[in-house]
Amino acid sequence: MRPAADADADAPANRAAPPDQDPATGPGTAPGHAAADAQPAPAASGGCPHAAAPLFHPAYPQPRANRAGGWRLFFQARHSWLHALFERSYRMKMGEVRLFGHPVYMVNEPAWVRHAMVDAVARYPKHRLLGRALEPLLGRSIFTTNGALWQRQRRMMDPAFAQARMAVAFPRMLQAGQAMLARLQALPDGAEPDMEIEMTHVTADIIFRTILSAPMEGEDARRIFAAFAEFQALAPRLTLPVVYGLGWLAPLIVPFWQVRRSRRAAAEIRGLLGAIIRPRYDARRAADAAAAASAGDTAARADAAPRDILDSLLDARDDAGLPMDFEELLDEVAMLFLAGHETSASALTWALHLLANAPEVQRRLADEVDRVLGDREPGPDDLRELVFTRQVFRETLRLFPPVGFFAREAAEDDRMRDKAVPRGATVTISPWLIHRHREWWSHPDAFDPDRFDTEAGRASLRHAYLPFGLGPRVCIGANFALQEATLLLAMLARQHRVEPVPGHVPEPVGRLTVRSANGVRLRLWRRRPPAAAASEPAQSPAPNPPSP
Ligand code: HEM
Repeated sequence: MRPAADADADAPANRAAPPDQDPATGPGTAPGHAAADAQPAPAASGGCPHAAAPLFHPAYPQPRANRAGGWRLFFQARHSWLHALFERSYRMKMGEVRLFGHPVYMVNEPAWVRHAMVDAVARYPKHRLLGRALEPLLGRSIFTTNGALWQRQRRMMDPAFAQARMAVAFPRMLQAGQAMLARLQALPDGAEPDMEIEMTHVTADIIFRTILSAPMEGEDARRIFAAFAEFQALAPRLTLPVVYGLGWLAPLIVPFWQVRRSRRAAAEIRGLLGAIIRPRYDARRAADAAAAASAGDTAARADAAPRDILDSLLDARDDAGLPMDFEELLDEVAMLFLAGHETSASALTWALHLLANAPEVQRRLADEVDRVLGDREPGPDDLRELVFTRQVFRETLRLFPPVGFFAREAAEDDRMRDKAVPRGATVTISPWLIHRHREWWSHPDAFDPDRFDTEAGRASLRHAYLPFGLGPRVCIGANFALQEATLLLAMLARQHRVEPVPGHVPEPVGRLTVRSANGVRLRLWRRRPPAAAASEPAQSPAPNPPSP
């Protein structure tokens, strides 16, 4: 269940906690936020060679001392599910609350996480309400379906993300990275752009180029982006009833005019994407029909290797030899657009925030990039050499896992730990909490990419780290995301240095992914003269898309 490119990046949460973990490191005391100031690494960090340097502790919402009551919790979670967490959430092994009478469980203990996501996965399908909330945009795509339909979809989509396909994706990622550098180079030295917007733009551009072989430019792309931002802004409210497991809450949370706006945005995205993929769908099916008529076998169609992900999806056949119909294809393309850029944009933005506030880590990353790349453009083989860069990203995914919680629904009665879990209960598993759990991790709130060099850090990585999920539903794009992030971080570090903007402290909020309520503005300095920068000036930089 691991992405092959980075075998231990999504190591299963399958072991009991090592007994020698640090005692709890309490969250900080800044009003409204956990500690944002640098603190020394705890002595028990397992002999980390760089432990002498002070570690950065990024701010995050101060957990409440006690759990709020149903309605209060509900209003907090409406703003951000991160803001509804309380102190014990970071220490407990399993929590149980009744929200308006409905049982909701929060599973934090690795062995039971594995139970729900791997060993007894059929007992914990994805929550029905998640599918319902996202259906206007994603239809019945792989992200939300269960059972035989999901199995069919997964079998048909896996080949598009196989290792060999990553080599095809690489040059497109590089082009999008060059276009990003061209946009950044156009800014004056010392500018303070919102990197959330920049990272959203470049990751959406990568998805466009790798799925559709087209850059994220032009009027259609701009409209897709704007409609997506609208859908995204309303999505947390649409998906909140999932946390509560109660469909009847939806009308209380989302007024009908917001539902309408969100449906309109979803319809616009699907209309625009549909118009882009329709000609290729029709052409391929016509070619299939011609091949079948001449050879009597569609599989015998002599065709070039797929040039992009859409080609792979058009090639895909289920066990009965049937291809996706147009609606199915559109569902999956819309889903890949959402899952494929929103998550990566979130992670890359937080990586830059962490680097800006940990100058020594940033210097070491830049040194590694200079040593490996020199003045060359990166190639696919270079990524393997960028070991520290990958560790920085891995640690970013620990502190800021873009998908902060998973929602499942008990399909039958079960027991977990000492609790009876009745059929129909909501079961949530939160990488955010597990990655910052006081018992599973040493100095859990600190940014410490070197932690993975220690025995304790590696043990925690193996049993309490799941940014890409776990088991059969593990992220299909994990390799894609790791390749993309390593490449973009290297390209950025080669050209630029980032610094925090004084007085600006990003405020993490739990929405569709973990984002910042007030953006992530960073001061950007050039490390090289502009002439040595991007080598893809042929395409004029597109205007920045709106922030999601
Ligand atoms: C840093 C980036 C990413 C992170 C952290 C991430 C995280 C995740 C997680 C946690 C899941 C499982 C959710 C659950 O079990 O409820 C998931 C599923 C999925 N992800 Fe990603 N993802 C990332 C990037 C991508 C990319 C780039 C793509 C595609 C281009 C992608 C496509 C998918 C798909 C299709 C699924 C559903 C798989 C299934 O249910 O069989 N993701 N992702």
